[in-house]
Parts: sequence; C-alpha cells; structure tokens
Amino acid sequence: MVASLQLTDVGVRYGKQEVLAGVTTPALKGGEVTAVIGPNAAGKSSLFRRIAGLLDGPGSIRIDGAGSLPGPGQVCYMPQDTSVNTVLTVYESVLLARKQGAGRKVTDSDLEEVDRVLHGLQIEPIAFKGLHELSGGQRQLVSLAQVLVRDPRVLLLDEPTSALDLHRQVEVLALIRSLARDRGICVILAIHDLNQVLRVADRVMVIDAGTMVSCGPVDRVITPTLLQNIYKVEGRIEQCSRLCPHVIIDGPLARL
Ligand SMILES: Nc1ncnc2c1ncn2[C@@H]1O[C@H](COP(=O)(O)OP(=O)(O)OP(=O)(O)O)[C@@H](O)[C@H]1O
Repeated sequence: MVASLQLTDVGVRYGKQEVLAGVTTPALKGGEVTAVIGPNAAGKSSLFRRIAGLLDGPGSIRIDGAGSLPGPGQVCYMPQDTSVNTVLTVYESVLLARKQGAGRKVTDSDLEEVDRVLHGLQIEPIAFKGLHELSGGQRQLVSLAQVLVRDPRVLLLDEPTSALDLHRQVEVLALIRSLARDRGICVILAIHDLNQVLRVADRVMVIDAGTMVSCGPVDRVITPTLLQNIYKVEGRIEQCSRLCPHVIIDGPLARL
C-alpha cells in the first residue's frame, strides 16, 4: 500500500523558544521524495524530530490518513549525527535495528533483509567491522542501513549524504529514489546540496527561520529568486545533457 503523510499547523518549541510554527503541507504521497531545504538553524531537524514523535508540539501529523500520532514502526528517522558508542559490529547493529519493537526471534526473512540492505548500500565488505572502527562516510551508510532495514511507511533522512564522496552520494540517492518508487514509501530528506535535490526530489519544502516559505515541484521552487532570497547568492538554473536542471552560481561569488 502506498503511504501518505500530511502535516497541519505543525510546530516545535524548546522550552519557551518557538523554533518552528504553522507547517502545513499537502498530502505527501508514497513513491515520492520530498526534499526539505533551508539555511542552517532554520528548523529542518526539529521538524524531523517532531514528525518522528521525538518532540511534542502543536499541530497534527497524519500518516495514511489515520490518527494524529504516528504508530510504532511507521516512521523511521535517521538523524544528522551518526556518531556511535557501542561495541556492535555493522551486521549486528543492522539486525538489531530490524528487530527493534518486533520480537526477539530472528527469522530467515530478517537475515535476508539485512543481507539485501547491506548489498544495496554496498557495505557487505565492512559487515563484521566494529562500528567504532568506521570512517565518517561508512558510519553514515550504516545508519542508513539501520533505517532501511525496518521497512518503514515514512522515511525521514536528515542529511543522509553529507559525509559521502560524490560516487556514493549519487548511488545512495538513486537507491533512495528507487526504494520510494518500488515500495511506495514516503521519503523526506533534508539536504543542503541543491544540485542533488534537483536530481532526486519530486517536491521541495523550504524552511526559513522556523516557517515553511514554500512547498512545491522542484522546478517551481528552486529558482534564481530562491537562491537570492534564501541563500543570498546570485545564480541561475541550467539543464545538463540529460535535461536535469543544475544550479550555477554566478555573480560576485562565482569565483573566490
Ligand atoms: N535541543 C535543543 N534545545 C534548544 N534549542 C534547540 C535544540 N535543538 C535545536 N535547537 C534550536 O532550534 C533551531 C533550529 O535548529 P534545527 O537543528 O532544527 O535547524 P536545522 O535547520 O536542522 O539546521 P542545520 O541545517 O544547521 O542542521 C536552532 O535555533 C537551534 O539552535
């Protein structure tokens, strides 16, 4: 079944400080990838933590049209910080993530799913390394494996490619794209690289200073006006040979 997620008037406060208010979206459908963009400290991670049920706050979050609270296992969240302090191996940590809230008995299908995810992310060669022995990029791939293995309805990925080299970024985003399509998962990812957003996303949500300032198809949202208004950078959008739009920084900041 295709998932859907709809936010109505969602907000976040830390104590008395309101960092996000009035976020209302159309129904974000399974099979689609929504990118959340915006300046540092705009409120993107706070929005993710709120959707994942880790923070309370005003507003409603409807998944598959039901209830205002996400049910267990419906939402999987990969935080920005992927540091670890455990002695588990990569394989153990991914299997443990798979079993989270799902009973202790490990079945053949659990093991097959772990193998499938490790293979998809091409991290089989490090399966039996300790988490503490991994590079930053490897840790990020393992964190991704830990959420993908749980078969979520809604997948929230906070900067999932920030530590990856270009080849891995391209591969991981392609994997996320096809998982969304094949499994009908609703994927929302925060990402700063606008060129990757233009390649992977169907829809873009722009958060600026705790407010959603726009939400729509990528080509309508990522424009020279957005570059200027949100990022204070002059630029234009051009298409590559495969007709995918790319941001070209131009003007005084083009060459430093
Ligand atoms: N645990 C916390 N307690 C208090 N304030 C917080 C907490 N976490 C975040 N904030 C504040 O909330 C605001 C939004 O932070 P958030 O992490 O959501 O931004 P972001 O858009 O994800 O930023 P970035 O792009 O830099 O990761 C910031 O002003 C931040 O200082």
